[in-house]
Order: sequence, then C-alpha cells, then structure tokens
Amino acid sequence: MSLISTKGLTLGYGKTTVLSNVTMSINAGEIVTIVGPNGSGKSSLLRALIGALRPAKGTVHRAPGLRIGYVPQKLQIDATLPLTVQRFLNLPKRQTAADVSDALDRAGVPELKEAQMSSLSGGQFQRVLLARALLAKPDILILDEATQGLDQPGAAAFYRQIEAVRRDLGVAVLMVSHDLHVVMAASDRVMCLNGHVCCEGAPDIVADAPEYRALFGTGTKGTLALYRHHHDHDHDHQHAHGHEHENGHTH
Ligand SMILES: Nc1ncnc2c1ncn2[C@@H]1O[C@H](COP(=O)(O)OP(=O)(O)OP(=O)(O)O)[C@@H](O)[C@H]1O
Repeated sequence: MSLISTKGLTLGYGKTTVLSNVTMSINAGEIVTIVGPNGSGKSSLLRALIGALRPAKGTVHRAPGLRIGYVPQKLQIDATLPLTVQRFLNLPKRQTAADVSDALDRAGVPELKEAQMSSLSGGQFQRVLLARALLAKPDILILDEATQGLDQPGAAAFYRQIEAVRRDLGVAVLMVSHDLHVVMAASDRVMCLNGHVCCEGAPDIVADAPEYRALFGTGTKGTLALYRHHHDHDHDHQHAHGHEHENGHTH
C-alpha cells in the first residue's frame, strides 16, 4: 500500500527549479533512503512530501489520515532556555507520561527524561527528536540527515535504532543521508537525486558505478557498498560537493 506518492513533481523557489519531474512512492513498512550531492533537492523533496513546500508542478498524494513523524535536519533551541527533555516532548501538544516514556524507550534514551535539552550531546539530541517524531504515532518516519554531526559509530547506532523502531512498530522510513556505507546496508531502496531522480535501486548490489562516483567523488572509493547505477543521461547542473547555498540557507 502506498503511503505517500508523487507524480511529475517539480519544485522550485521563485523562478529557480531545484527538482524536476519526480515520480515516486513509499509503501507501508519500507525503508527508503535518498542520497545526492549538497543542493540536489533532497530536503526540498521531504518538505514537499510533508506538505511544507508547494509543488511548482505535479502532485503529492498522501494516504488519507496518514500520520507522519518528521525529524528535521536541525532544530535550533535557545541554549539559555531551561527546558527538560520531558517538557520539550510536551510541546506543542501535551502528551501522557506513558507516551513520553514509551517514545524515549523506543528512541533508546529512557534515561534522558529529566535532562536539560541544552546538555544533550549531538547523538542524544537526535534521539530526542526521534522520540518526538514517534509521539505522532506515525505511519511513516521522515528523517532529514538525522545523523549529521554524529561520528560513524554514533550514526550506525542511530540507524540500528531506526531499524528496531521499524521492526517493532512497522513504520515506513524515508530518510536523507550522507552516511552511504551505513545506509546502504539498512535500506530496502535507495534513490539518488541530482535535480531529478538520477537513479533508484536496491542497495545490496555492489557494482562499479563510475557515474555514482562522479557525483560523490572518489574519496570514498572502497568504503562504500555501491549499488547498481543505470545511467542514461547527462547532468547539466552538477553541484560541487560541499557547496554552500547562496542564499544563506546552510546546514
Ligand atoms: N527556502 C529556500 N529559498 C530559496 N532557495 C532554497 C530554499 N531552500 C533551498 N533552496 C535551494 O534549493 C536547492 C536545493 O536545496 P535542498 O536543501 O533541497 O538540497 P539538499 O539536497 O537537501 O542539500 P544538502 O545536502 O546541502 O542538505 C539549493 O540550491 C538551495 O539553495
């Protein structure tokens, strides 16, 4: 059953198109990962899927009554504000103590309930954001580079937690990630974006993929489980890796 799908989805800001003609669908219980260079439209796609960005063209369809748990790439919290994890999880909607405990358990951080938000490590913070997303009792979790800033063991542990959540709750997971070697192992399907859907496929097929390396550089050669990459087109808008967004929108 399809939870979210798009047809001919084109996204842009003002006159600039950032993503063209995306047709995709996420089924119940699947783990799908979106990869792609900086500025390739990954976050924009997620924002369109959750309804926060209007399509320039095409459509987004969400199953009726669909509940989405969204984990943003970053969340700024005023460090001077005294705010415990428990209180944070009760914003903006009051939750039962049992639901808060259950969400923190599932996110793997039951001990953080009384901790100050400002005292959390990067990995702990992401798990609290995961707990917050779980409070929505989601059919699908949408995570935007949730492991950014975590070291490799931290990222791997986070993905194991996501897999456990999927196993226990049967939620679908759609995530953007740069941790390719970890992600490849954990995903049912991988979508590579570069202004359009560049390729899509099962991650477990290790292939020599020159086009993929052309996108991601060769620095990662040998450390990645590459997937088969059928490429039948050229890119007229390659983005440099590490590209800073011109409009001050940085991650
Ligand atoms: N609010 C906005 N207003 C104008 N342009 C935007 C806005 N948000 C994103 N963009 C631009 O759209 C393009 C795609 O951005 P997006 O954040 O979707 O890419 P991304 O693949 O998620 O990048 P990254 O890997 O760096 O997070 C970029 O060129 C970016 O500068």
